[in-house]
Amino acid sequence: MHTIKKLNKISPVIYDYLPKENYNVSSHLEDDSDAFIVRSASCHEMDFAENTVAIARAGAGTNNIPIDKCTEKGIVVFNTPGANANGVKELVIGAMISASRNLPEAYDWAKTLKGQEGVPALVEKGKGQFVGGEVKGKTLGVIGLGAIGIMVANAASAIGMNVIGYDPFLSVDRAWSISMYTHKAEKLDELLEKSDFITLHIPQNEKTKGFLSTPEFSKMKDGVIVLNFARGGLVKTTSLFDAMESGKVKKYVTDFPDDDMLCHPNILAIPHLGASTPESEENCAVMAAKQLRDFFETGTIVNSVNMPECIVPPSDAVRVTIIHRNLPNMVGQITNTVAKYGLNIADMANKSRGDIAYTVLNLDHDITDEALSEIRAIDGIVKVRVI
Ligand SMILES: NC(=O)C1=CN([C@@H]2O[C@H](COP(=O)(O)OP(=O)(O)OC[C@H]3O[C@@H](n4cnc5c(N)ncnc54)[C@H](O)[C@@H]3O)[C@@H](O)[C@H]2O)C=CC1
Ligand SMILES: O=C(O)CCC(=O)C(=O)O
Repeated sequence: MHTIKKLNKISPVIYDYLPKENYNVSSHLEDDSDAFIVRSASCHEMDFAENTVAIARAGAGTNNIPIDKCTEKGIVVFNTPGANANGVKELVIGAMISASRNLPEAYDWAKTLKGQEGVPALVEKGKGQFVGGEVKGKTLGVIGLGAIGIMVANAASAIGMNVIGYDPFLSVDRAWSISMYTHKAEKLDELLEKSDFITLHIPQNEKTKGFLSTPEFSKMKDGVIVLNFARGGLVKTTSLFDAMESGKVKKYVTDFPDDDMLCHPNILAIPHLGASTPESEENCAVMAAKQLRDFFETGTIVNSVNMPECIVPPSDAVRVTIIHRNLPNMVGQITNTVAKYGLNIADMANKSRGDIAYTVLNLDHDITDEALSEIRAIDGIVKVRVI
């Protein structure tokens, strides 16, 4: 029985993939669970137990997980790339049009007419104050052309916008899905200088914190609308407020408001709803649950943000999975130890990613605790598991 602690509310569809006979999945488990499934809850303060082998992030961003600490401890961190991208895309397009057409202000004003006589006439008389531009023919700058950025770029092209994309790390696979109408900016400045709307779709990490700050705002067009459905820390708040004060930024639309941003007349504060659709929640939950199940049952690793991809088919053999440092002669030491105990390796896989590597052995016979202890004692071995 594997224990999986839920750190957030997760779509119950996970139970279809993690059946009760083999998995105890609950939010009431202790912190020494074999794995965790999480959305936005912070794991940074957690001390992981020796038996914890995986964390599945049912979503894209992993800035709530201490990735380096997990790698050190041999904990595989998964995410669910693209599973909620459509949910975010739809909200970005909706919020962009909402901001351009002054819809939030208009809704609020319409409510003030409640109970007054002649509402239809009052509506016609007052509506002029909410006139807002169409997006067709305007330029949208998309920063980060990953799962979400590409969908936003393509949807914006489809409604007649000119789209400029910026992503120096764009993968070849992703590039195939970008509409031919998206102009690729070589330099961020080009996007900043030409865009009427700018939308952020990059991960938040040490390199991207404060990605938009005073130098970037100063290069933007006057009256630009900036959208942030990626993470709050990507935008330096003091620089943003200066840019709003000067009129450089007309509106800021954010899924990650902090206290200063609530009730600000030119900030559309959304309570992190980008992926809050039944469809996205279900897609993420299914993907996360499948990845955990495959990892527990076969040792397969796909969509990990800290470990190499390794797809190993199910097998009746005794399987030993080993996470270890990516150093010379690690595999040699492992196989010598196995041979010392008279065990034959029927099949094996070995993959690496940076400083870390993963070896999967299929053995013809059961492995003893003594042999496992000797493998664990090899310098550079991080985590050993028998399936
Ligand atoms: N508001 C919400 O509910 C949601 C927010 N997100 C946020 O959106 C982010 C992006 O999500 P996805 O598109 O699914 O991720 P993704 O990994 O598919 O795409 C991220 C893209 O950003 C690019 N990138 C990284 N650093 C960059 C830089 N310095 N300059 C330009 N491009 C850079 C990468 O090359 C990649 O193409 C997530 O990391 C997460 O923080 C994701 C899902 C839901
Ligand atoms: O689970 C959620 O609602 C958060 C989604 C998100 O921010 C992400 O996937 O990065």
